[in-house]
Amino acid sequence: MKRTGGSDEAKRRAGERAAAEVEDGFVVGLGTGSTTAHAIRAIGEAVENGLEVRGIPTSFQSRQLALEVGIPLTSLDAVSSVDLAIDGADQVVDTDDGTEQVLERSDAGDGDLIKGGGAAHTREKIVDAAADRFVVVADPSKLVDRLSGPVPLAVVPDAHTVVADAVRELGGEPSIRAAECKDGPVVTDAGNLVLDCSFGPLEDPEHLASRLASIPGVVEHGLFVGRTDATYVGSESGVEVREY
Ligand SMILES: O=C[C@H](O)[C@H](O)[C@H](O)COP(=O)(O)O
Repeated sequence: MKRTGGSDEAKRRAGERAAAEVEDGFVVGLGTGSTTAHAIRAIGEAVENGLEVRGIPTSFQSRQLALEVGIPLTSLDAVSSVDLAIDGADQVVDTDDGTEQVLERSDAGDGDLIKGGGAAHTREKIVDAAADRFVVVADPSKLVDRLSGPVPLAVVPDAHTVVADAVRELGGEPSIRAAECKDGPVVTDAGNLVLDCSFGPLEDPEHLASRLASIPGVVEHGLFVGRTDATYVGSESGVEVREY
C-alpha cells in the first residue's frame, strides 16, 4: 500500500467502515482521537436510525462526543462483556505488500501499535483488551514496518523522576509531555503525567512492553502488542482491511 500522509477523508472512511460492524444490542468500546471520532459520529447516526447500542468511552473526549451524538453510555463495571472496541493508533505495524487480504500474525508483529498520542492509552487499553473484538482505524500515515515512535507512559506524578531514570536504564530517552494551552505538563483524565520515551526502532516490542510495565510508578504504557484483531486503513478511495 502507498504510505502517504493521512487525510480527514481517509480517517472518515476507516471510522465509518468500523462503525458498520456494530450490531443491534452491542456494547461498544469508544476509542479516542480524530479517526475514532468518525466512527463515534457514524454510530450516533445509526442510533438515531434505531440501532440499540451502549458505548463505553475511553476518555473525556470520546464521552463528550458520544453524548453529543446521542449514544447511550455505560461503564465497564456495569456490563458482562464488550462486543467490539474501535480505536485509533499513532503507529500500526503493517508489513503487508498489498497481495494478501487475510494475514497471519507474523514475527514482524503486524497489528502491533503505539497509542497514547492523546494521552488516553490507559483507559483505551483497559477497554480495548476487554472487548471480544478490537478493531483499529487508521489512515496510511500510521502504517510502519517497525514501531519506532516515542512510547508514551502514563506515570504517577511524583514518580516521574524515578520512572525517567528507569527508562534511561532501558536505553530510552524520556521527556515529560508539555501542555499546549497551559504552562506545565499534560495531565491525563486520571491525573497522571505522560513521559514520551524514545527508544528508536523497537527490536522487540513485547520485551520492552513487559519491562516498562514492571517499572513502579508506570500506570500504563502505550505499546499494544498482539492485541489487534483487525485494522481498517482508510484512503481517499476506499478502505483496506487487515485481519490477524
Ligand atoms: O491517546 C490517544 C489515542 O491513543 C489515539 O487513539 C491515537 O493518538 C490516534 O489518534 P488520531 O486518530 O487522532 O490520530
